[in-house]
Amino acid sequence: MTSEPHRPPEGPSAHREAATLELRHIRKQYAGTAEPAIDDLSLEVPAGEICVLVGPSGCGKTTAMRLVNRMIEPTSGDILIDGASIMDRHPAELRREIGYAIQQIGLFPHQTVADNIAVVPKLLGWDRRRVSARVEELLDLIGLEPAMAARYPGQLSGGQRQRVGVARALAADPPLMLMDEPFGAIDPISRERLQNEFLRLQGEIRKTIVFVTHDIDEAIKMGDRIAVLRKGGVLAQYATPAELLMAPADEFVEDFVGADRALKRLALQRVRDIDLWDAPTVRVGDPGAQARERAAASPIGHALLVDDDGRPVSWLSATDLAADTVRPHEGRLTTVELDDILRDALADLLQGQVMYGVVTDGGGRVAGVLSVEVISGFLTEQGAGSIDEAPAPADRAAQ
Ligand SMILES: Nc1ncnc2c1ncn2[C@@H]1O[C@H](COP(=O)(O)OP(=O)(O)OP(=O)(O)O)[C@@H](O)[C@H]1O
Repeated sequence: MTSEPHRPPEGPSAHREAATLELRHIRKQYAGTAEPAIDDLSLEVPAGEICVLVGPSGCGKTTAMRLVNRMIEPTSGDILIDGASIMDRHPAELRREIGYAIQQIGLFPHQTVADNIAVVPKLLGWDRRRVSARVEELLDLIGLEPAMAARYPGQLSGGQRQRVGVARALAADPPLMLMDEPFGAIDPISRERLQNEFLRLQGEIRKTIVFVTHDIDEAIKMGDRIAVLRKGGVLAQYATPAELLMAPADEFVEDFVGADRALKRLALQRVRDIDLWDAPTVRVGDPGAQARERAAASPIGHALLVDDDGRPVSWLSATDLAADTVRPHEGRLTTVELDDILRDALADLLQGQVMYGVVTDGGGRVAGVLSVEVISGFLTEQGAGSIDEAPAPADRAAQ
């Protein structure tokens, strides 16, 4: 071993495995209060997953999270990381191994971005070269120019500061991250971008993450699993976003999830997940009679003209197909992609004021037809369906 006990085999980051987290019968009663903030909470978070704690104000989300890095101590119960009790750990040492990102990120205003990111690696005694390589790596990971390293927090936008906060939490490559409303103070547009970026990042780093929010839409988007808490830290439901939307455990969860849960389900599915209609494709030069037959047999009543590569060109009505052979034609089409999430695809159809969208694959070739009718049938079916058919918490980075 060298003088640097933490040096990984290669590269500046440690690439540690994600940790499992388990809360066992946690109770927390603050001094001088009549009721416990958390009465008896048990929860397991599998390694590499994002567990979102969500619930109304005062239900104990922040308390639950702060118990994990021993910023506060439980009245009773135990918390285990990778099967080992955190009560046996020195709190300061434990905290260095747990990334922590909060709403008011608390960057040090008189330190540069680089120094802010480097706080924990320096505490861990990394040498200068390794620290600066890690800072560079993280800036790249969070999408900030290397030149930003020399700036001060006051010279950054809110969204950039938030990214630096996330980078700082990730600096020592912790196996577990705690994020308390990390995007809470950001305007809705930047917030959505940060959420997407973070999901993409998580696709690469696969940390175990406890994420607190009071926003159910954010919970559905970010969570592999969602823990819905009610007052006293009572776990009303612990489930995947799809399960939560399809089968809320009780009225409290149903109310919390919201009346538009059918629409929210659309955010969990991609166009490729549902049964598309066959596209009645025809090409220039095809016999007119055959093309008219195809159009008549399709529920759309039109044929779809495609080019030699199978890319969509135009819808053709019976009138357009009146000739002996299919003629070149130009028209307006609304296309969606197989990888689009259903919510966005529906928005495209509504915006295009069309009932049908041509679905294309990655190469722009026709893969089928998506109709508003199919989407609404899908929603009804799903509403009546069992949660066994719930989709896996698929990669949501593209949302
Ligand atoms: N230091 C404290 N001393 C006494 N009571 C506290 C303390 N911190 C939190 N509480 C109480 O514990 C309960 C849970 O608070 P907590 O902050 O964990 O809830 P929360 O779900 O994170 O709320 P919010 O969404 O408003 O942040 C509340 O009733 C709160 O008033």
